[in-house]
Amino acid sequence: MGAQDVLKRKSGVIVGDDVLALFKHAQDNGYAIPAVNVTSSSTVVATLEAARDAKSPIVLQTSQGGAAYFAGKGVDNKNQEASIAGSVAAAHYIRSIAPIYGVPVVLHTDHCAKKLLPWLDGMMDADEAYFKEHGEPLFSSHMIDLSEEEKDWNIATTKKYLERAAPMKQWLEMEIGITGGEEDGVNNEDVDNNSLYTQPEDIYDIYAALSSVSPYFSIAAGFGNVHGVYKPGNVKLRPELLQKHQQYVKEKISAKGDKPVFLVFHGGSGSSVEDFQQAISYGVVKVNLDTDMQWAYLSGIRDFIQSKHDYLQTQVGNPDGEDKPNKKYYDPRVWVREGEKTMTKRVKTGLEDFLAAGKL
Ligand SMILES: O=C(CO)COP(=O)(O)O
Ligand SMILES: O=C[C@H](O)COP(=O)(O)O
Ligand SMILES: [Zn+2]
Ligand SMILES: [Zn+2]
Repeated sequence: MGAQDVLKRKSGVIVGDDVLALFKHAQDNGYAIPAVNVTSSSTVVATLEAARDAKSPIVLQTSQGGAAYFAGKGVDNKNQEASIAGSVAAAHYIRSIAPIYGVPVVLHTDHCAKKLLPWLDGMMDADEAYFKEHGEPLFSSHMIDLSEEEKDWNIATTKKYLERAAPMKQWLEMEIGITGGEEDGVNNEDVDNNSLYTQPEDIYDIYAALSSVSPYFSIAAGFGNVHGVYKPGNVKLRPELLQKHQQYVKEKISAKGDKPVFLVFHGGSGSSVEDFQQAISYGVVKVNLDTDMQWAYLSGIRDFIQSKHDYLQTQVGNPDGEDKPNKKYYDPRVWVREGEKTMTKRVKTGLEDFLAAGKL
């Protein structure tokens, strides 16, 4: 049975029980869905094209900074107004365009540390307004990331947000254990190594608190994950910890299945296929990919600009003749498209690595 067989809405942005059914389908069928950070209509369509061609579901997410970029870098963001407007604009754009790609799309937002909570509040205001009109939230899901705060406060505050999301059947991803590297402009490059590895007891405490509110949640548990791409050997992932988390929760709640928790893998760029697939076998249903996508998007544009150098120096005149116009080389639909093509290719690799290709 393919993913679309378990969904009420087969393509476009999915919400509520469909999101739960999709992640369950991924867990039961041993694959994870790539979550790609998008910052523009161009990166949205590059990602959707890959999902369509590979016949896979996909997660599109905006970070707080990505959302502000969607609104325009020239807009003031003191009170998160650009991030709120940008993510809401991205959501409406993605909702409009996704159905013509024929794949189910989870519309998500990334991280959100304590100091950025006004961003999440603003988006949830938009969700509730949309819910009043359409009976569903604007976004399929959000992430809240209080992993740098004290554990009890993280869990209690996350629970409050889940209580707000639950009447809309909206999904909430949370983080415990810190992801290294950088996110939301916060530098976690020198955090204590132990905080990169979450303990099973923490996972159970989260499970117990959140499952009393709603089943629509997932946990980004640290197992050495780091944002960004580094010299080989500098990042040591321990996906086997995820199996320990699942076993611990299973025993505590006497669950029938081996994977009672939906897990999320952050910092996917630069990781090995072995680590991905091991993590997926322990119940990871979503893998975040950003840095490798930025690199892929640049590659196509860089190669085009370099190989067409002599066609890009003047509006008129190139190696084919001094009166030849260069419009068909400098039109952004030509050179930006080259970045989309290389990004699409990288998303397809992710879909294959995470065993999501062909799962519709
Ligand atoms: O985790 C991520 C976004 O939340 C992405 O991490 P990478 O940039 O390492 O792929
Ligand atoms: O958190 C990780 C993502 O890569 C988002 O990054 P960003 O804050 O630079 O947009
Ligand atoms: Zn984090
Ligand atoms: Zn992340």
